[in-house]
Amino acid sequence: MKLAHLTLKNYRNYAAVDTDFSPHINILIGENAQGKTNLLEAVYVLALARSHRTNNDKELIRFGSDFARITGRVTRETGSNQLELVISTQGKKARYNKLEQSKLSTYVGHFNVVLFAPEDLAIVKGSPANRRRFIDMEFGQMSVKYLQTLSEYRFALKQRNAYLKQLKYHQAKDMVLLDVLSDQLAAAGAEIVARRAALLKQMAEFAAKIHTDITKGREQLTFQYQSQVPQAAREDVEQAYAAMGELLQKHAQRELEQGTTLVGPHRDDVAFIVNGKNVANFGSQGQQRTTALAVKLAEIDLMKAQTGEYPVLLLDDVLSELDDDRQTHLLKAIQNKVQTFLTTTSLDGIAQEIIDTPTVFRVADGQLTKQA
Ligand SMILES: Nc1ncnc2c1ncn2[C@@H]1O[C@H](COP(=O)(O)OP(=O)(O)OP(=O)(O)O)[C@@H](O)[C@H]1O
Repeated sequence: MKLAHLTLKNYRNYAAVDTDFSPHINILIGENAQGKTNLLEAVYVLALARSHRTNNDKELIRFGSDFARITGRVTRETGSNQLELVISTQGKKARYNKLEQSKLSTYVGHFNVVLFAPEDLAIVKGSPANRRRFIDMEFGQMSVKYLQTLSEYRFALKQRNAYLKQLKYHQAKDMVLLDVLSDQLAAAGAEIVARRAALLKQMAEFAAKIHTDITKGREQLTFQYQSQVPQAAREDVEQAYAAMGELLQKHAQRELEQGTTLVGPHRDDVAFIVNGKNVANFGSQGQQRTTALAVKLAEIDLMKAQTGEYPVLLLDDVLSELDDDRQTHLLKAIQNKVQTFLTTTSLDGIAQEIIDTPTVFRVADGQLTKQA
């Protein structure tokens, strides 16, 4: 899958962009604060209909404008499609081949990207919420069903929490309604757990291989999916549903006392284990970086396995942070098959193999210029 063409209108510090891209490596070079990350972000937003940097879409609109528009032509083996996202003060509109999509879940997934930015270290080092967000963003791109179930789950959770609060403060008494809400939570929750278990297992296999390669066999990476649903019940939706039901019963009293839902995949986590130890707690900075890189590269393989096509890779200012070995590995992984966009302030310290063939764009003050 490739982004062949991009048009921007009033996106962040870009008044207008209209450009073709190379199907191989595109380097965006420029001083600080010129718009390199903004451009990668625009590509990410085109794919996922949300930014990785902010939850407030209005920030994406150029200062002084009332809307921002991103339009892209994406080529796949099956042909070429147009995606368009318009963000205004009223909200956002997503169009796929000019047809407006009433739900974002039918828009997301037509264009797959993997972004690797310095803040991705948080996937390894940060809180469980960071990892859940990462999992949901990535798996959501691969499956509309996952996204839909996630939104059902969130809705059920919100309703159930509100009702538990009413019960706690004696504003409600009807336990039958709680049972109905619990059942909805268990049904959606079981599907999420089963999907996460299956995809994490597959991703772990890819990541383990990549990690062994990068560390030349010195380190082994495994994933540990941490869910309240017992391991044996995770991969089968029916069993996970039964397990969710049992867990809800077991925690019923505490949930009523606390007025909140204590059971379910909104409390899941995944631990990355290197040579038997959780790398978040015991890994060196270098081991944490290698793990983050292996996880991100595994995502590329997982997307290919799930969707049949390689995603587009967005590397935001990460290359210069990688030593030669890790750069070489990255190169090997993307060579000729994955369209890549990378930002940098300088070509110094970037492996010669990357600089030899790329298409270079200079970014200065919200202007994108292709170098001859
Ligand atoms: N909504 C907006 N409208 C206009 N300009 C904006 C908007 N949001 C951000 N900017 C500007 O974009 C610039 C930052 O661009 P960006 O984050 O892409 O920098 P960069 O080139 O990646 O720099 P660095 O190398 O420091 O990461 C800042 O000057 C900021 O003021």
